[in-house]
Amino acid sequence: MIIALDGPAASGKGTLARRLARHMGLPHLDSGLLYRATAQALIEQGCDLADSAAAVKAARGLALTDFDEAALRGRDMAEAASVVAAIPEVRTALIDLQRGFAARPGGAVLDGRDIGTVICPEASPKIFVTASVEARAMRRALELKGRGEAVDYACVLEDIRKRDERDSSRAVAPLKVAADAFVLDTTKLDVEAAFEAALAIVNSTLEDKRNLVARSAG
Ligand SMILES: Nc1ncnc2c1ncn2[C@@H]1O[C@H](COP(=O)(O)OP(=O)(O)O)[C@@H](O)[C@H]1O
Ligand SMILES: Nc1ccn([C@@H]2O[C@H](COP(=O)(O)OP(=O)(O)O)[C@@H](O)[C@H]2O)c(=O)n1
Repeated sequence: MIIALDGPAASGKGTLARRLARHMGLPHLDSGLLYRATAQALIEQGCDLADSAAAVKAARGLALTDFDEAALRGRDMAEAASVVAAIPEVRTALIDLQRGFAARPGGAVLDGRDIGTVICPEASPKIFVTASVEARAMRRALELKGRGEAVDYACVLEDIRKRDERDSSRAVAPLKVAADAFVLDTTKLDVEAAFEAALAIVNSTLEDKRNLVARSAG
């Protein structure tokens, strides 16, 4: 089973993806880390974030095991990731890595922006996780504070608005709801309630699949 979770910044898709993966015994890929790591490599090399040849080289050089999450999860890297993620060649360079992960025996859980629309259009279920921009900014501000970053809510709100706009308006693989996705609005749900809602979607998809197999066998 391939479970795709997409959605805007700090909607809770990563938290849900991790919980669902653990619950289902499936591997999890946070695809945002790929774009963050590509941006980090460019910054370390002193390259411009718009240098598409250097960005493609950095993206091709990524391995799924070498992420320094503490360094990648910061506010600056989120912004830089969204700039490199708008370069079509960077997205192309990262497709095989993500599809290879999704093709693991038994399936996988992937979260990002274009998992259900571009990377794994065959995924089922697809869950589009969203929440009000204010709730998301509050969550991200708390998270960054917890990581020791001095941030204020207003700046995080502005960052998130800007990033959502860039991610939704880019020419290739923009953030959008897949036609066959379930939309899960977590604005008024705590982590536990959001997990229960996501699990209910997964279980009903599994049930539909079982019924389909039973009907075609009988
Ligand atoms: N339903 C929720 N209610 C409150 N906080 C949440 C909820 N879901 C996630 N969080 C918190 O919000 C922050 C961002 O969540 P995360 O899963 O990283 O979002 P995303 O992967 O969509 O960017 C984290 O600190 C996480 O613990
Ligand atoms: N599948 C993906 C995942 C991330 N990204 C980009 O990478 C940036 C960082 O993604 P992320 O998932 O780590 O960010 P958050 O949603 O956690 O804030 C996003 O703003 C997107 O620009 C993408 O374009 N496609």
